[in-house]
Amino acid sequence: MGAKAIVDPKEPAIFDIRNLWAYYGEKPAIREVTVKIPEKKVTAVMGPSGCGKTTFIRCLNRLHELTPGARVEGEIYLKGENILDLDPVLVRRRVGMVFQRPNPFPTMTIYDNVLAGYKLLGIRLRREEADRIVEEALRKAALWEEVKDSLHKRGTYLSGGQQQRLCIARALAINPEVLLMDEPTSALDPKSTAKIEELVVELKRSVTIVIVTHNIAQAGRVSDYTAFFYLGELVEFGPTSQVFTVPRDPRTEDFLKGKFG
Ligand SMILES: Nc1ncnc2c1ncn2[C@@H]1O[C@H](COP(=O)(O)OP(=O)(O)OP(=O)(O)O)[C@@H](O)[C@H]1O
Repeated sequence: MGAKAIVDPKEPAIFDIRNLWAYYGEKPAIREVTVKIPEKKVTAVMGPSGCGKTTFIRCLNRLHELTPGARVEGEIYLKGENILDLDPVLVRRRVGMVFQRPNPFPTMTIYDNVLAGYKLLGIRLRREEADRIVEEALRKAALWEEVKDSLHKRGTYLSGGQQQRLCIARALAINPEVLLMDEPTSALDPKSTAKIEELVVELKRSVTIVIVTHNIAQAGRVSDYTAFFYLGELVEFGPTSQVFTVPRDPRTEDFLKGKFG
């Protein structure tokens, strides 16, 4: 194993990850990852298919361990607290997630979808407070103007791109510190993709974003930092401008040139 090209961010780190290993049964999918993720920045997670991108971000909100036979070793400090020692439900409240395919709850209205996190946590809200949270979250997700007159229609009545923004609103409604996004535009058309990309850049004022993407151009457009994985190892981490123009690891360079397909 050669020296890894890991550059510490100059900004304060929200996650300080040390010697992280993630397994499916006996097979490691993430190997000895040590990295700091900067706060209120967008970090893109890239690498060839099957290199562990999804597994890595699922470790950051304790979803990985929900897969039967899966386990995690190492330390993942979120603002100084090792999340592996915390209640997973509280971790997921602080670290929200948006998935590849928009997955609003099909039987719920737009309004109730936004508040679903509170329902799951058993938190009851007064009507005015609920209204305020719904409006704020939909505004943050750049969806308010499009849905303010149809809040009591089902979430599935929206277009794919709108449904994905609804899922972002649902994740933001509980005020997470970090938003994990797993290829959030892979199921969307170019116009909806552009909207989500704009939103990602806007959101980093208030939340740290870690986004898995296959799309090199997208990572270039939205991210401040890039983490490049190869066969479960983090082989390079640094400012996107540097990783894209002068990659330090030949495997990153090959990937950026399209050699891995
Ligand atoms: N539920 C599972 N059980 C067993 N192995 C798994 C499981 N999920 C993923 N893996 C394996 O772990 C490795 C990493 O997978 P992961 O999905 O994290 O990669 P990825 O980089 O996100 O891939 P892709 O770009 O194709 O989505 C792969 O070898 C994959 O086959």
